[in-house]
Amino acid sequence: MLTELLTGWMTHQRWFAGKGRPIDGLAVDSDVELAPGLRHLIVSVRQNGARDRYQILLGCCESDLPDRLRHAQIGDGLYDAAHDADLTGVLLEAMSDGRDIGPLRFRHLEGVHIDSSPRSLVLGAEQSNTSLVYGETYICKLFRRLIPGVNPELEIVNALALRKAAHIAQPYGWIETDLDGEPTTLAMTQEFLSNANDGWALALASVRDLYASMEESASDAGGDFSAESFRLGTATAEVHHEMAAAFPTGVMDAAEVRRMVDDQRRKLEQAVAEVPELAEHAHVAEEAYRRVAAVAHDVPVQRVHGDYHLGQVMRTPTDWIVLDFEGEPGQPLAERRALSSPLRDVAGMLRSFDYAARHLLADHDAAEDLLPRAVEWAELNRSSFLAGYSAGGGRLRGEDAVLLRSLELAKAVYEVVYEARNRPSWLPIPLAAFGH
Ligand SMILES: Nc1ncnc2c1ncn2[C@@H]1O[C@H](COP(=O)(O)OP(=O)(O)O)[C@@H](O)[C@H]1O
Ligand SMILES: O=P(O)(O)O[C@H]1O[C@H](CO)[C@@H](O[C@H]2O[C@H](CO)[C@@H](O)[C@H](O)[C@H]2O)[C@H](O)[C@H]1O
Repeated sequence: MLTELLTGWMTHQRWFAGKGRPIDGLAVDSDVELAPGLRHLIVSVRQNGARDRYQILLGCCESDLPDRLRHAQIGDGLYDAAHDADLTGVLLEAMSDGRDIGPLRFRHLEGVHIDSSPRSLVLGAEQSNTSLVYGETYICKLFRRLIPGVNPELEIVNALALRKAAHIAQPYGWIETDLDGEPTTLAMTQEFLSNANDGWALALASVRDLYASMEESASDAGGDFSAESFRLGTATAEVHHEMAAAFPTGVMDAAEVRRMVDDQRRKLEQAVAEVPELAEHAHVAEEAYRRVAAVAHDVPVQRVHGDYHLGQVMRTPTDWIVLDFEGEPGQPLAERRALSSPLRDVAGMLRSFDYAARHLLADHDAAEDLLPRAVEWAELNRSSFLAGYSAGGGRLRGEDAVLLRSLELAKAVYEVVYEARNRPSWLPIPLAAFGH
């Protein structure tokens, strides 16, 4: 039976959020034929009284599954059609035509043309979503776990594209349906940056060079990244400026700042309860939060990226491009769309430089000797990023230092929980943030 096959298969997928918890029930809420042999399913999974919805492209094959699709098999004659380039072209065609297929709406951005001829491949790094790369032209991200509402990434990238903003990948189209009466994004298609490297890989290459070199300082070594960090800072300020122009902005007054601090304290308490290793460092965050509350003043707020780190930016031959404006995965949509200080993103990227510097030390024989270099690399790039941010018009005043420090520690608290859940051997990286 289909529901049984899906239960067995879904629980083993990278994007299935409810791993490790028993499934109380699974139901197919919507089943739409997109083309012969291709069905679009929305499936509800009940676990511990909660319900999560996922989307699946179901391939149906009457004969034996060809070898090229065997890894995507769900059951006899059924498979994950995201992996079948013979079928996925229909997604681009339908977006290009602006079709409605049953309750699914395929749309494209006004004035853009979508070429539906390139064939797709699933991007290797499948995580919480599944991305299909069409030729060297488009990337279509299928949001696997569905949260009712317009996805913030689609909302922000479309708004910035309308303003012809720099530093984003051109959006082309999207798929939506109604869930709980709300238009809900199922997928979005953007320009694929075929000739670009992600910031994390570039930063790590620089750190590796530094560790391998006999040079004395980060700025003398072959892998100096600080000019890139500066440009990234400038690009970040420009993206913030565009987001402030495209969406409402506001001011958080002192009372709201104190409420934000209360929320940070709550998250810190929850994190300590979940990850006992954090307990001995908690006083560092508490002190930083206390200082923010003590000097609380008006803070400008706006839409922000929300989960900003080196893995979310790509360097093309000419530019830094910002991706994935979805906010922190797992947070409620309202929180991810809420206005907040752009310094949250600045803090996120500062943390990321620290991550890049330290993560290669974990298994390194000479970790102790290299630590001062790691710290120096991180400091150099963090300050270059901040200088670039200011040069690009980003607001960074003396009075913001206390807030920035507390936002960095709040991000480190989030990272402690993230690493404990997903990559326990990386836990020492965010824990080190409380020592300086
Ligand atoms: N427009 C794009 N062009 C090229 N590669 C991309 C593009 N968008 C995403 N990627 C690649 O996919 C990876 C994950 O993308 P992301 O949007 O951050 O997905 P996720 O939400 O699953 O983290 C990026 O680090 C990058 O390597
Ligand atoms: O990119 P995602 O939206 O999936 O973000 C989540 O995963 C990130 C890890 O890939 C995580 O980022 C943390 O690790 C990065 C190195 O892998 C590092 O550059 C970041 O600074 C650090 O926060 C992110 O926090 C999480 O939300």
